Amino acid sequence: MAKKHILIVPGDGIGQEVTTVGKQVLDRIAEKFGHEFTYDEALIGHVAIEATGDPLPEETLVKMRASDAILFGAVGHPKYDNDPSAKVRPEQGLLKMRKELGLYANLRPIKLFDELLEASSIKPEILKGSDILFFRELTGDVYFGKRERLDDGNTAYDTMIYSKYEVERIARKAFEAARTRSKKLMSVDKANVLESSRLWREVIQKIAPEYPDVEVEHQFIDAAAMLLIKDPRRFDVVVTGNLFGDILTDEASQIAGSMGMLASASVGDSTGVYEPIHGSAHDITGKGVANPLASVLSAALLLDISFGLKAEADAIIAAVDKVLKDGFRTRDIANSETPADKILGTDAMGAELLKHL
Ligand SMILES: NC(=O)C1=CN([C@@H]2O[C@H](COP(=O)(O)OP(=O)(O)OC[C@H]3O[C@@H](n4cnc5c(N)ncnc54)[C@H](O)[C@@H]3O)[C@@H](O)[C@H]2O)C=CC1
Ligand SMILES: CC(C)CC(=O)C(=O)O
Ligand SMILES: [Mg+2]
Repeated sequence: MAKKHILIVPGDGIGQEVTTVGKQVLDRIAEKFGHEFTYDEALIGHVAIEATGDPLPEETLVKMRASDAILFGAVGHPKYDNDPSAKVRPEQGLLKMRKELGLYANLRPIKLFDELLEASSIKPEILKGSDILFFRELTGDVYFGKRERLDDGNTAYDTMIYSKYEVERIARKAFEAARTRSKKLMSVDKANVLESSRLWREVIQKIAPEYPDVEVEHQFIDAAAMLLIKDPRRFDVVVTGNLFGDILTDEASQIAGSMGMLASASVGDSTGVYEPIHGSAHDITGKGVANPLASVLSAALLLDISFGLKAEADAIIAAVDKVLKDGFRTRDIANSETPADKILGTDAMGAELLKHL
């Protein structure tokens, strides 16, 4: 029996809607497997700015540090997206959380459920059998480098910056993972142009001999973006920087069928944060149509990685598989042949899942 304290941080937009389902699933797992999970909730992003003026209030950080794991939703609000001059922004809360908790490794599994082969815009024969694990570096790069406006606001710069130790620690995680999979690692950079990428490649080349059983391939980000759609099965474990990983994994969501299907684990020095790769999705917020499966699959990663509860995580994945096999879809993964009575909203999809847990 595991006794654990989980912090739910829904954030903004559909973050609120999908973490409700993620928590229901954790509750059901605790009941079914005899664990004791206690919960607390905390503010981040736009809702935190509204309540306190700060996108990551100190109270939230304290609760984060005191928890065994965190189920996170998303941040973001159109008010800031359309106002480039806003100084305080929801996304600052997310970046600060990652830095403060030392969450330098963001694991993004691209898991394609067989039933969703037709949900992708990529041909099924190209897709079938795709299974990728991205290691996106999460606390460095251009998101954390110096940025500034110059010339009375007419010029701006952001700094893409990496130190060797930052590359080495994420690379080692990726090499270790490659050892447990097909022993292939692709490192993605832009070393033909960027000095920070040349440092990235140098570090990968330096530590590669320590993993002689792992075959390393280097790709430039532009070619990798193309190959991902042309031949997704060529990819297995991928390690890349913060910006390239952010972009490539949104692209990779089309392999899994939708942004609403991709979970992630942000881990490193302290409490792990488990979060969908998607954002707060203003276009569907409040409509009750968001796909909750990315949050549900994030809950599965939480159980597996932070609590070592593999059977429980597998039970969640099996339940997702079952509802998809039964033909149920949220709007984002439905197609023109999906019967209307099989297209479910967020809560109904959650209820259907719970029947199999
Ligand atoms: N981790 C985070 O908190 C992230 C926050 N953001 C923020 O989110 C806001 C919206 O950004 P966007 O560029 O629109 O990215 P987004 O990921 O929120 O949405 C992109 C598209 O995918 C769809 N989508 C996303 N999640 C879905 C789900 N669960 N079910 C069904 N459809 C889903 C949306 O409807 C939209 O059409 C912005 O303020 C942005 O800064 C963006 C990405 C990550
Ligand atoms: C808002 C960004 C900083 C976050 C993002 O797009 C992501 O983590 O995928
Ligand atoms: Mg992103």
